Amino acid sequence: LLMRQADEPTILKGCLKYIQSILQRKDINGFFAYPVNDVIAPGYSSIIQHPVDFSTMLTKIEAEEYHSVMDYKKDFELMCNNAMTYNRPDTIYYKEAKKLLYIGRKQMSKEKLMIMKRNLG
Ligand SMILES: CC(=O)c1cc(-c2ccccc2)c2ncccn12
Repeated sequence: LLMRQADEPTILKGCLKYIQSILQRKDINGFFAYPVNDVIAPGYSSIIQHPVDFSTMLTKIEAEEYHSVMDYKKDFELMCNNAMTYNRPDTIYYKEAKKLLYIGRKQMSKEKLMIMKRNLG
């Protein structure tokens, strides 16, 4: 029985789920776990044109809508920037978004992606 080599989409899916599991563990309050609604955040849907959250990103990972880590990173940065647009700098949401953005940029740095590629290679 020939060992079935995982194909590209499966490998990328594995990488993105691994990256998201690390980033989501940093969101200890779960502020980024689900879509922000207008009840908890008045006027959110009219201020933020392209809302995104971890649950939406996981759905897109499973549906193979991301074709690279950079694709995924764009949604991750959008999620953090949305929070830094809607919330004032003195709020916990703004501060958590800033911290998460920094962690994500390190996690998806060129170096880290090289190491991940090498370990998969
Ligand atoms: C991410 C974000 O902007 C956010 C998450 C939340 C949030 C709060 C509690 C539980 C889950 C998400 C929130 N509440 C008010 C204003 C903004 N937010």
